[in-house]
Amino acid sequence: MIYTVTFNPSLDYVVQADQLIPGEINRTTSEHIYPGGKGNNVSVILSNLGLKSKALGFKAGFTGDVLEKMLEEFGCETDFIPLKEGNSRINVKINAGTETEINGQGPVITEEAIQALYEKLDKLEEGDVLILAGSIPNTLPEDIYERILERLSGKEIRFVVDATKDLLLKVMKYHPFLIKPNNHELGEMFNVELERKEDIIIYAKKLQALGAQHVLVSMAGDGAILVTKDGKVYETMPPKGKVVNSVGAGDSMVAGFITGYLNTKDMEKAFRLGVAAGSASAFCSWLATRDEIVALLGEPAEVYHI
Ligand SMILES: Nc1ncnc2c1ncn2[C@@H]1O[C@H](COP(=O)(O)OP(=O)(O)OP(=O)(O)O)[C@@H](O)[C@H]1O
Ligand SMILES: O=P(O)(O)OC[C@@]1(O)O[C@H](CO)[C@@H](O)[C@@H]1O
Repeated sequence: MIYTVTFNPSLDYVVQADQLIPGEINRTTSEHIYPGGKGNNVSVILSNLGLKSKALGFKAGFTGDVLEKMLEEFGCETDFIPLKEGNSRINVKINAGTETEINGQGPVITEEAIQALYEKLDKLEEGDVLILAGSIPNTLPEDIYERILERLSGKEIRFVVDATKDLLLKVMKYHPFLIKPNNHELGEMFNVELERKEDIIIYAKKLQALGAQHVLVSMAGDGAILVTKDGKVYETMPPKGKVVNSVGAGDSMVAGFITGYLNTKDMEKAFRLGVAAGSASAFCSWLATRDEIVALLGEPAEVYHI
């Protein structure tokens, strides 16, 4: 089974507007509400590509109920822990020529709720895939991902971690199967600016030296680079298209990669499906459908068993 964990899920309020002027009343041209949070987005794309997963995490208040219901309508199984106080956050995404995001703080996660999550995670078995993605509210310790991996490290579970800075650095010693920083996040971890592909490969390898198995570095419109455990490097530019809303492109890439890997066990195919899924989501108003992803593959869907 594939499990995703989102500590701080959201409802994403995605609006299009002709312009955004600070300090003025701005009017939208369209608006939509979607279930959000990085792990949840991964679950949605996995479902679109035909893989079952269970979305874990915390939900609170009426927004939590709505996001859970919406995820289920999108075909995702959920098993969220209800928090007694607060509301799951509403993150605002404004597409007005440029993309502006306002992400909420989210509810306080109690020690009791964390223990409840641990109990669910303790049931994972050999062969399962655990995808930890997204930020954690600042009321939680920065080593929470590390604690989870430490707890599960004796089992043959594939860990996928999409997080930033310390959250990510601290899990390297548990040999995550896949990590997916973007080039800015990779640079931040080492206090450098990374734009050149040669440098990105050098720093991806540094993360491998710290313990990561496969490192997938996304570079938005400049494509992606994969450095595999056995030292192979794949790089590609993304397919061409018009960006509508790139929120969730990285999560789609993770889901596409994992689907490609689990279906074919071929790293290059996993990489290609990851890039197609990321770009397909960037080119549509929310997360891409299977058909939108297949349209960018340039190969028959059967090659990827999707
Ligand atoms: N402007 C774009 N044009 C084409 N493809 C894109 C664009 N932006 C993103 N993508 C695709 O999605 C992948 C992931 O994008 P990106 O690097 O922005 O991830 P990210 O920073 O993790 O995004 P997010 O946190 O918003 O999900 C890219 O490698 C690329 O394949
Ligand atoms: O605040 P975080 O956890 O870093 O990011 C949350 C978020 O921006 O990430 C997803 C896109 O990747 C959105 O669905 C969601 O609103």
